Amino acid sequence: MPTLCPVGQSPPLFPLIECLDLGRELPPPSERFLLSNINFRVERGEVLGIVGPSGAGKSSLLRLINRLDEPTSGKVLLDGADTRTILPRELRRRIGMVMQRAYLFPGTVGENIAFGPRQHGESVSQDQIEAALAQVGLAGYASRSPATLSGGEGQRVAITRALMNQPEVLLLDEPTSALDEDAKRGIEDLLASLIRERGLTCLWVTHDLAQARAHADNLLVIKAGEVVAHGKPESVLDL
Ligand SMILES: Nc1ncnc2c1ncn2[C@@H]1O[C@H](COP(=O)(O)OP(=O)(O)OP(=O)(O)O)[C@@H](O)[C@H]1O
Repeated sequence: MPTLCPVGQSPPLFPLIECLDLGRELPPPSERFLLSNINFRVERGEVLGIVGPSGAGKSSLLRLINRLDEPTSGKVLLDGADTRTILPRELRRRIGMVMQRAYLFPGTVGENIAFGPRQHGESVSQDQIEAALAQVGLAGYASRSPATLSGGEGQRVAITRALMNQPEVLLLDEPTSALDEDAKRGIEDLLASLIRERGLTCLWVTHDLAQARAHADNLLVIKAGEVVAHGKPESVLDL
């Protein structure tokens, strides 16, 4: 989807995410390149699907983008700024992440959801928590323990928790791959409606090419740590 610009406003100067010659080499004795020469950009409101064989480096790429790992070459720009110049806590607020499985903290579902904003000194009312849960089909779940949730419910909480910070970018690392078919469809539909309603910018790693084709504006194909194709799903997948 192209970046939309309201009439009378200048278009943004920078892509929201840009990777420039990004790479990561493991330290000795391995010295193996997990990723090398990665170059791509993601515009506001774009969903970039990241696909490729197991072990290609897809998760490693997401980890470099939000600085869970550090690059050994190149850089990641967030709205034109090198992410190394952004305080980690600020970066976590601006870039949300949902993993394969929901890693929820002990406590209640409500406390998990309020965690991000409270970290930044913002108060979150019970009504806000209830409203956020209702939007993902979990009305009445605020006082539940995460241990009592199904896999699909846990992912709904993880998605809500990530979105409570109103991140500029959402990283999705195979968010449906640990779920059964029904739960998978539910989470995929939820993500699709959140993307549509909120215009989210996403980098969505998936093994599932049908999922990639259905939800991504563009695809990045990674093999053995390198980008081998980048473009519209129909052109990339029909190669
Ligand atoms: N910290 C690390 N130390 C050693 N090897 C690592 C490290 N992190 C990742 N790897 C290796 O790098 C390669 C890429 O891993 P990564 O998880 O990024 O792949 P992937 O494309 O996401 O795979 P999958 O689709 O199976 O999740 C793998 O061979 C993995 O074992």
